[in-house]
Amino acid sequence: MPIGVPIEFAGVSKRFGAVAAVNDLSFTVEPGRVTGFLGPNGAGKTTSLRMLLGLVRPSSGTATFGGVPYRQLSNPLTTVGAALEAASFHPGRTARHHLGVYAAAAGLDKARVDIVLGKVGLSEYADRRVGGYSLGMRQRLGLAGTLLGDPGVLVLDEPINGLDPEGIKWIRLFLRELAAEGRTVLVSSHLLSEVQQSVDDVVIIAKGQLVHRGPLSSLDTEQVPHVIVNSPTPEALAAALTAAGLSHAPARAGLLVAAGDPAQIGHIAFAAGVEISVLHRQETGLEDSFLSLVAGGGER
Ligand SMILES: Nc1ncnc2c1ncn2[C@@H]1O[C@H](COP(=O)(O)OP(=O)(O)OP(=O)(O)O)[C@@H](O)[C@H]1O
Repeated sequence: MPIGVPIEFAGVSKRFGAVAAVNDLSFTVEPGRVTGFLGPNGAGKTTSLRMLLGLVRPSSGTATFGGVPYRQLSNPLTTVGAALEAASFHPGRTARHHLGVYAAAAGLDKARVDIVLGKVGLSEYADRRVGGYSLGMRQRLGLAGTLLGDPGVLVLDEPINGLDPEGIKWIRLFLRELAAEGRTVLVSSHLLSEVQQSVDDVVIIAKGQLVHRGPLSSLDTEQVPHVIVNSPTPEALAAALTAAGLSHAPARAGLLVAAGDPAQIGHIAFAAGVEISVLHRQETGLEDSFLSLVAGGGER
């Protein structure tokens, strides 16, 4: 049974010219747990994962597996399994052939191919051409590839993106199973709702900076009051709130504002000459907490 090691980001930054894609990021991902690496599009998730996997050099800081940078691991494929973008497969190859090529190139035992195909539920399709696979089957095949070396750490970028409800249900259970086996599982997503049912911990970034980390339950801010407000001129409303120093985020019924008193919001809107169509208190759910955290993220 593989033993997962912690993933550690220590003061990791990356600049692309004038853009601070990632800014002084520090957090640890524990073995035996599924950790959601969350943030809106462009927050810096992919850049962070690419640095972790030695594909991009950090401007400063270190990202390591059990204290060792990816490029210095003695057996990278048996330590870390990673899927960074939707894998492309040769459509004419079967799943078994595809994984066999990988296993041979990496010097892994060929028997692993059938083991991982079984693990992701593709055994009965192993000899079909990948060109005929559904998106869900391709995702499973991509995951099978990450498991070939039986690694203790899994790093998966948006593995749930584009899956149908059955595929989502399957992958949730699968991620849990991998963590229960003692592996370290880091899964990125731009939607909390997508991973909420499969993660134990969350690391949330916005504009390249850490805005929250901890157990999923730490996002449950029922005690923190919020106000929902809407207007026929939402841009003017948002500008008035920003000018008043209140952070806000888009929500289903309007804007979610981190404030306790609806009358305060009414006053701000009135003073700015903004008409209000909705105004009420709201006990926040996890998704709202997430949106409000990423809306309040630092400056790039
Ligand atoms: N090679 C690059 N050159 C210049 N800028 C880049 C490069 N890669 C990323 N960036 C910028 O860095 C920021 C973070 O991008 P990144 O792709 O890491 O975010 P993300 O959270 O993974 O978003 P998404 O989910 O959309 O991929 C963005 O502003 C992006 O435009």
